[in-house]
Amino acid sequence: MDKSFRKYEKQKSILFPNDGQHFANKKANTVDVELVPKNRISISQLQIDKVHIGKFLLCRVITRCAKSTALAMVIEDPEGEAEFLALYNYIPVNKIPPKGLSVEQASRFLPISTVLAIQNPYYKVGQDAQTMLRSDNPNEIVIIKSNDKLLTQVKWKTNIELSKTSGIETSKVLSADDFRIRGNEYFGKKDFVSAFDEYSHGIKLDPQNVTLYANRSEVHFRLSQFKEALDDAETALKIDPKHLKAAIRKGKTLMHLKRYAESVNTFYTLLKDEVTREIDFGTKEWVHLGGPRLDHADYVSNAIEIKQVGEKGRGWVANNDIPQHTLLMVSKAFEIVFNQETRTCMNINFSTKIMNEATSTELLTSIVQKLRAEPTLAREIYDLYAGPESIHTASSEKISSKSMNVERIEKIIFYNAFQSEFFWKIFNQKTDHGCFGSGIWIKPSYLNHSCIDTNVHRIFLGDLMFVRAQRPIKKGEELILSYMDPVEPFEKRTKTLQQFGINCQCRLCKLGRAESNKVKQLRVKIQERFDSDTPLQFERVLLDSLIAELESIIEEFESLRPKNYDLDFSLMDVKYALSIAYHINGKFTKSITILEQLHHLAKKHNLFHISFRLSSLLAISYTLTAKVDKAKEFFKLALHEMIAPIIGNFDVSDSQIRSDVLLIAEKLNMPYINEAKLAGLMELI
Ligand SMILES: C[S@@+](CC[C@H](N)C(=O)[O-])C[C@H]1O[C@@H](n2cnc3c(N)ncnc32)[C@H](O)[C@@H]1O
Repeated sequence: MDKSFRKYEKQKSILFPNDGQHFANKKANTVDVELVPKNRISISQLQIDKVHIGKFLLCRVITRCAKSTALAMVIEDPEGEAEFLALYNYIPVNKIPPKGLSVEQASRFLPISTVLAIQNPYYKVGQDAQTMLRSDNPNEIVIIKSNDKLLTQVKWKTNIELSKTSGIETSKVLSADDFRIRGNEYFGKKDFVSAFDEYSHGIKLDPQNVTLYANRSEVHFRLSQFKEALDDAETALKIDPKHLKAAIRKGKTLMHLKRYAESVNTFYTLLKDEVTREIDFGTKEWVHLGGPRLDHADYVSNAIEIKQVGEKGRGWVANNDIPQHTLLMVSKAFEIVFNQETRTCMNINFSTKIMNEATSTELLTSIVQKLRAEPTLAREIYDLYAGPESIHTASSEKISSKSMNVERIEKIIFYNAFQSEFFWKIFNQKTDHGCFGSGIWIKPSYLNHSCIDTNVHRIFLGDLMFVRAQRPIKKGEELILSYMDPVEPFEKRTKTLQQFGINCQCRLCKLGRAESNKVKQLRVKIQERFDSDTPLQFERVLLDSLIAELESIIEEFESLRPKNYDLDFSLMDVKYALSIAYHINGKFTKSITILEQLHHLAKKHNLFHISFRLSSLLAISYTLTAKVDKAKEFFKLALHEMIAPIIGNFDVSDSQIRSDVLLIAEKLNMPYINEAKLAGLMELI
C-alpha cells in the first residue's frame, strides 16, 4: 500500500524545480553577422570562454557526426586548424528515430565537407579539458554553398574521402519508385529524416510524382515542419486535385498552422466529394487514438481576459460571473516533450554542473527548432514572462526570422513550463506508466499562482491542457492556479516559488511563516518520517505500534499548534496513514472519522484530485459498515468530484449521463471502482 497521498496525488509543480537552468548560453545579445571577409575569424584567433560577437568562423566539416545531447563533429578552417564543434538544439526529438541516431544518420544532418559559417562563435573548454566550439542557436549556423564568393580564395587542407559522406550516391541507379519504397521503409521505422531524403531524391528524378509529394508532406508533418508539409500537399494537389491523402494532409497541416477556417474548408470539400464519403477512414490517423499529441484547436472563453494585475505582472481576469466547472481554456501545447520520447534520463550541463531533466533540455531544442521552421510563431512565445530583467523588453524586441534568442527561450521555459501528467489508458500506449511531459502552453502561462484559495484548476489529456473554474468566480476576480500542491511542505513550496520570484501571500504560506521554531522542527520531522525510505508498517503484527506512533505525532503537533482544520495540510499524510491503519485493523468508525475530516479539508479547498479518492474510500468503508445510504452518497460524490473537473457539471440522476460518467470513471481507473461494483454501488446510484 502506498504510504501517503503524495504517491498518487502529486500534481507536480509547474516548472522545473532546479535552480538556474541556464545551460552554457552566454549569448544574451547575439547578432546576425554579415558574412563578409572583414568579419571572419579563424580558429587560432579565438579566445577561450568568449563569445565573439559580430564575427563568424568559416569552416568545413571533416569528420562524421555523432549525436549525444549535441551534434558533435570536427571542423577545419581555411587556415588548416581543426577543432571540435558541438551544436546544441540542432536536432529535435522528433527527428530522432526511436532507436537513436547512428553516426550514419547523424551525419546526414551535416555531411562531411559541408561548409559552415558559425556566427558569433563561442569558444570554451569542454568537460574533458579539451577546447571546443559550442553553439546553442541553430540559426547561427549558416550552410555555405560551394559557389559562394566567400570560398573563392579558400583551399581546404584536409584530404577527405567524399565517397564516404552519405549513402545517396546510388541515386544514379535507383528509380523514383525505388526511392518511394525506401522512403516508406524509413517512414515505417519512424526515421523521418531518412524518409525525407529518400522521397526528395525520388522527386528530383520524377518531379511530377504525386505520391512522393504526398508522402513527403506527411514526413514534414511528423517533423512539425507544417509550412513545408503544406507546400508538399499543395504541390501534390496541383498534380492531382483528387489526391485524397494530400487533401487530408493539407487540412490537418492548416489546422496546425492555426489556419482553422481554411482547414475546415478543406475538410468540407472532402466531405462533399462522393468518393471520400464512401471511404471508411477508421480511427487510425484521427484524433484520440493517435495521442498523445491531439489534433485540436485552442479555445479561450470570452468570459476572461488578460490584464495587468499589479506586482504579479499580467494575469487572467474574469470579465463576467463564471459558474463552477465552466471550461475556460483548452490549450494545445505550443511544444511538449514526453518523457518516453527522450533517450536520456538526465542531462548534466558541465559548465553549470546543473542537472536538467532531459525533457526540459529537449523542450528547449524543440522550441528552437519550431521557431526556425515557423518564425511567425516567435511573438507568442517571446511575449511570455522571461524573468524580472527581461520583463519590459518583450513587445519592443524586434523579431526577425533569422534572429533567435535561445537564452530568452531558456528563461521562458524556466518560468512558464508546466509538467503534464495523466494516467488515463485511452491512447494506444505501450507502457502503463501514464504519460508525463514538459511543455509550454501559451494562454495558461498567464495564470498566476497561489498555494490555496485558487479558483481554477488544470487537467491534461495528451498535449491538451483544460482549465476549468474550480468554484464560482465573480466578475473582476483574477483567475488563480496553484503551481504547487499545497500538500507539499511549506519549506519546499517556499524554496521552489522563490526561484520564480514569488513570495506567496496565501493563508497557508502566511501560517507557515508565523509558526514557532518548535512547530517548524516537528513538521520537518514528520516530513522526514514520511519521505524516508522506510515504509510505514501496515502489517497486522506491527499495526498497533504504527497506530500509536501516528496518534502521538498528531497529538504532539496539535498541542503545539492550535487545531486548524481549515489549513491542516501538514497532517494530511499522517492522518491518511492513520485512517488506513485503522481500516486494516477493522476500526472502521475511527477510520471514517479521519477520512471525513480529510475529505472536508480537500473539498473546502476544491482539491478534487484528493477529495475524489477520499470519497471513494469512504464509500467502501461505509459499505463495510453496512451504511448503504452513506456509501451511495459518497460514491456519487466521488464520481462527481472526479469527472466534473473533466467534463463540467452534470446531474448523476440523469441515467444517460450516469452511464457515460461510469464509463469514463472506468477508463480513468477510478480508485476502488471494482470494489464499488462488487458492493453493487453502481446499481444503487
Ligand atoms: C507563468 S508566469 C505568470 C504570468 C506572469 N504574471 C506574466 O506577466 O506573464 C509566472 C510569473 O508570474 C509571477 N507570479 C505568479 N504568481 C505570483 C504571485 N502569487 N506573486 C507574485 N508573482 C507571481 C512571477 O513573476 C512568476 O515567475
